Amino acid sequence: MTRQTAPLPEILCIGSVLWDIIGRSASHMRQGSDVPGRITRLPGGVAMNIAMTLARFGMRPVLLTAVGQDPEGDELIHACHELGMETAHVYRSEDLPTDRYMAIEGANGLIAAIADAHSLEAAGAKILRPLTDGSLASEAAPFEGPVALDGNLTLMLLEEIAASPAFARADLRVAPASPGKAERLRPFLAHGRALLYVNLEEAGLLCQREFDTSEAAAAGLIERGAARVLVTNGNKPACDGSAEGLVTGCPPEVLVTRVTGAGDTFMAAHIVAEAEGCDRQEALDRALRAAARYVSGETAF
Ligand SMILES: Nc1ncnc2c1ncn2[C@@H]1O[C@H](COP(=O)(O)OP(=O)(O)OP(=O)(O)O)[C@@H](O)[C@H]1O
Ligand SMILES: O=c1[nH]cc([C@@H]2O[C@H](CO)[C@@H](O)[C@H]2O)c(=O)[nH]1
Repeated sequence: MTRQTAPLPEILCIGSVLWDIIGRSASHMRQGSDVPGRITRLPGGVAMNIAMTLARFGMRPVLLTAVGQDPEGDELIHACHELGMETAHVYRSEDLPTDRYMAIEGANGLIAAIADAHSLEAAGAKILRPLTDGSLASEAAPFEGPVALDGNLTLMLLEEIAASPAFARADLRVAPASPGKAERLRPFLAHGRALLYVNLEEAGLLCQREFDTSEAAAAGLIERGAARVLVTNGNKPACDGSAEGLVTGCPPEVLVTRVTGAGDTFMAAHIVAEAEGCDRQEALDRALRAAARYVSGETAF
């Protein structure tokens, strides 16, 4: 007898999909250091990192991004496909190179990083064509499922998305790409429907003030017009804020072995928990546990 399996729930992941080039050294580093170490290349970009975690947690991420038709682009598309992502709707540019991110990490943490997402920025609204040309959705039948959107897109395109009928029925969940790009998410404050995932620092940048707790940050963002926000704060309590009130949860205590990626893991686990029908408190607690397990070095949901 063949067993019928339910199709995996689909989620659009919109934003950066690029190659991360990471140089790591066991030495303490400072400006001008020239030290022995390892240099690796792996798929990265915020949208890709979220998609990878969503795929691990049992969803089917559909990527909307720009990738070059260069050999680096072919290899990246192949890697994404192998990781369980739908790549058929990716905009493959003939003339733009595949984007790259480069970071240097020493024993004393991240020394510096440069995100070259120029091709994504130059491609602009072309990456969104499948939402209007009928391949994923159309003007008459806009996309109605979940969307994870990253803040690597230009402010102009993010403003367009916030106002676009193509996203009017979507369950829009937005994450900043880096603290440096946090302010690009401002169009989603007045948006009325989007859910923002931010850490305490990013919440402060969006509200142009400092917050001491995730509760204060969530309340501040709601006051500024956000419909719903999830504010994390490392090992301290995180908060889910909306007009209905604030829900707080505390991450379990763990021994930290890695931190980069904690926010993406939190967001993906939270989306999956809500897709499975968890209420606000349960979804927050599950996401906090998943992200804490991630920073401890374990990865299971
Ligand atoms: N030291 C820690 N102990 C336990 N859980 C942690 C710790 N650091 C992070 N986490 C988990 O990860 C979640 C997100 O962490 P954080 O607020 O640092 O996000 P972030 O700054 O966006 O992360 P990153 O940018 O490093 O991916 C926390 O809410 C928590 O569940
Ligand atoms: O501006 C950006 N900075 C960093 C990232 C990505 O985040 C990860 C590091 O925090 C890494 O995968 C990088 O590509 C990005 O997409 N845009």
